[in-house]
Amino acid sequence: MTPRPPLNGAAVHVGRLPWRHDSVVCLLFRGERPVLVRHRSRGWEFPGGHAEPGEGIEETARREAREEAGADLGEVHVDGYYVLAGGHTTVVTHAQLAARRPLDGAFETEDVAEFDVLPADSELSWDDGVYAHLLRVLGLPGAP
Ligand SMILES: Nc1nc2c([nH]c(=O)n2[C@H]2C[C@H](O)[C@@H](COP(=O)(O)OP(=O)(O)OP(=O)(O)O)O2)c(=O)[nH]1
Repeated sequence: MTPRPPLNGAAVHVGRLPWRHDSVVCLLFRGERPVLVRHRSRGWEFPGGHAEPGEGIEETARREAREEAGADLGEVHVDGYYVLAGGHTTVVTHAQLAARRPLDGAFETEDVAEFDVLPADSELSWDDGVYAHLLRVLGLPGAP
C-alpha cells in the first residue's frame, strides 16, 4: 500500500495569503484552551466555512464563529492558509473567544467545547493532522 503523504497532501503556508480563497477557519481559544464545534455529521472542528462574495477574511471569521460557535471574537489574527489536495483553499486565522451567545439552532453545530489539547484525530472532522500542524508551526497552544 502506498503510504499516505504528510497532511494527506495538504500544503500549509504561514505568513502569507493566497490570491484567492474558498473558506476561512478560526483557531479559537479561551485562554490556552482550543474551542471547537461539533459538526452534526463530521466531528469536532474549529469554526469556519465558506467566504461569501465580497466578504473580507476577518468578516468571514467573525460570521462563522458567531454562527457555528455563538462566539464573539477578540482581535482576529490572519496567519496563513492551507490548500487541500483537491485545491480547496482555507485562510487560517486565530482569535480569543471574547463572549459566548446562545446558538440559534439553525446551523449545523451540535456542541461547542473547550479542550486542554485537540481531540484525537478519530474525533476530528478530518484526520489529516492539519490542525495540530498549524498549532505547532504558529506556536499556539493545544497541539497533542
Ligand atoms: N484540514 C482539513 N480541512 C478541511 C477538509 N475539508 C474541508 O472542507 N476542510 C475545511 C475547509 C473549511 O475551512 C472548513 C469547512 O468547510 P466549508 O468551507 O465547506 O464550510 P462548511 O461545510 O462549514 O459550510 P458553510 O459554513 O460555509 O456553510 O473545513 C479536510 O479534508 N481537511
